Amino acid sequence: MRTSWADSVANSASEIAVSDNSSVPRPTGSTYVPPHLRNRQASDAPNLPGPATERAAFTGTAGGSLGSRWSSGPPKPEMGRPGPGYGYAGAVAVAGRGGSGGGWNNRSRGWDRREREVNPFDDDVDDKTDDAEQAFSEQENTGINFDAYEDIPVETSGENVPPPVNTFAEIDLGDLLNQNIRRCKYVRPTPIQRHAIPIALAGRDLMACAQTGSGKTAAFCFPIISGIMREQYVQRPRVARTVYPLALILSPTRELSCQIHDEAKKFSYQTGVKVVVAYGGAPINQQLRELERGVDILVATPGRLVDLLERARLSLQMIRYLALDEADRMLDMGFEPQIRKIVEQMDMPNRGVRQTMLFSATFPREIQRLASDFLSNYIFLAVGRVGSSTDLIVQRVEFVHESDKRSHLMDLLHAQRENGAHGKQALTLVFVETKKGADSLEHWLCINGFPATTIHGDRTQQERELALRSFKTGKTPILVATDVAARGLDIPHVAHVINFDLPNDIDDYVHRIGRTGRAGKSGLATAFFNEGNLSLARPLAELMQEASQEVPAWLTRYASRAPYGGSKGRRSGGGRFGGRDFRRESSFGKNLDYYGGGGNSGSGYGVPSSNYGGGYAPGVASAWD
Ligand SMILES: Nc1ncnc2c1ncn2[C@@H]1O[C@H](COP(=O)(O)OP(=O)(O)OP(=O)(O)O)[C@@H](O)[C@H]1O
Repeated sequence: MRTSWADSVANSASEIAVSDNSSVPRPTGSTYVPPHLRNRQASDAPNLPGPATERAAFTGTAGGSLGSRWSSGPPKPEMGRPGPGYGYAGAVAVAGRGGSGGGWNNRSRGWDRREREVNPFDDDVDDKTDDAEQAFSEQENTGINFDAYEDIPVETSGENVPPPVNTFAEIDLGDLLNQNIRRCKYVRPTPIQRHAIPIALAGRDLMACAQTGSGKTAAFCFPIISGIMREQYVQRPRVARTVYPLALILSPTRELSCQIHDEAKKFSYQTGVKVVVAYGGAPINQQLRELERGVDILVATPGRLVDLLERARLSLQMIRYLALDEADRMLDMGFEPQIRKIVEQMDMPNRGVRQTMLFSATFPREIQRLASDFLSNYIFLAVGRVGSSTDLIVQRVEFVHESDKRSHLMDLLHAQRENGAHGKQALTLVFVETKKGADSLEHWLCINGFPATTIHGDRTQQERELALRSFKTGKTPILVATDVAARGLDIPHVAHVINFDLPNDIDDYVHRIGRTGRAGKSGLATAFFNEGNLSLARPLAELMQEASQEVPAWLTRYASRAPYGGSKGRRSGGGRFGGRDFRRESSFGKNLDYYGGGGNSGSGYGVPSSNYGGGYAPGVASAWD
């Protein structure tokens, strides 16, 4: 029988209490002691072997037995790869610090981080644990429309794919993390979480694709936090003023990094796992001070990260987990050199040693190929078709000449106001192509009685943050944005996304409209289409059709005439979606032993496309960080 996390904690507590009539914790070999308990006893454990000598070799095989991940072994200069996360009976587990310092609880220098932590939750669940517990076990749904996700086809490929779970209770994430999951009111895992978390906990590399707003952030955060909570023996080098995080989460924009940081802090509240964010445009000294206080998980934008590395204030030598959110964006031409530098040319452990997880709602084939350089024996997971939009979003396309766009927008906004769909509870996000265009439209909206603000790359970080806050709170219920706000941002109450200017790439469209219709809620997206957008006609019509949207006859006509474009190799030249694991579609995979194919492949995905002619011609969008 599997020893549950709670049992382990209880066992360890009682063992501590009875051992030798003293408070010195001893290795039990079979119990896990969570960080907060370890700290309480830490100062009394002077003779425990140092972490380096205790560092056990990882012997588990992905998807393998549920037993110990670690077996005693000689000291290793580098850490082993995170292993299967199920069942920790038999894992070495000891309270306290090693003599020479080391793991996160050493860095806390005796103080309990929990005491300093600001509670990131509005209310505390402690008083309501029983109710929450009940809801948890009954898998009640407290806010997300899970039915909306039930029919989504799931595809996995790769060797020995761990099976999905149905509930959080089935996954041994640890009591403290589970409590935070309850505090977040996550009662059931979303489909991407059901599949991705067991894969990640099994220590496998992962390329995961799931629709916007479907809970990808938690899908990579939970296994990382849980893994770090378990890895108490990691000794980090002590080099003056250099910090050694265990996990790195990269994202393309400052605001998204901040959002992931906020989420990760909630998930890791009172676990002892320290999350820090570093991003450009904000004072570096403040971030350095924060890093010096200790960091387990670093969330960062690539530019600021490189800066920290070059100042030698940060080393990636101890990275065990690397997650790229919006991974296709991180690996397209704008970011790829920087990402390669960070991952391949600094001191980060090689693929196969670290665990790498890539997540996005879109994954063009060409980017998948690039991404495979960073992965080892990975599992490809697609929840919903790669690059599809959720049918929770009602999509409308209107033919609007360039010169009529403003008056058309005004009509829409007036109609919204008349319907009461304007204000705090119904925010409107308007995407434009250029920074100048954003400023000018914002000004025009304001003088016409529609309070608006703007976010784009020419604004200072302070202005950007202020704008986002003002939008979120409904003070200015219209936000005019460039693509800098297209990805990842999770803003409640965005009821309407308007593509005043359509993007050139259909994947960008998918991310933009994905700012509404999140977490099971419905949303509306309106696009202004004209002759300037012909290359988008076909992928747009296909996307809408696939999401069961009404495609206007005029768009179908344009689509049938238009050359195929607007996609970075996501779809085949011939029609229906071909987006899936690129290893299945190309000869690339056939000769490589890492591709095992099969897995627990679901559903009727489209036939693999053979005549890929979309071409990958990524433009570097100036609007990005
Ligand atoms: N299991 C869950 N139960 C309830 N709500 C959830 C659950 N998982 C995530 N959420 C909520 O769903 C919303 C969307 O999650 P998230 O931002 O992680 O989506 P995403 O898939 O990363 O989207 P995008 O592709 O736009 O980045 C968030 O508000 C999050 O708190």
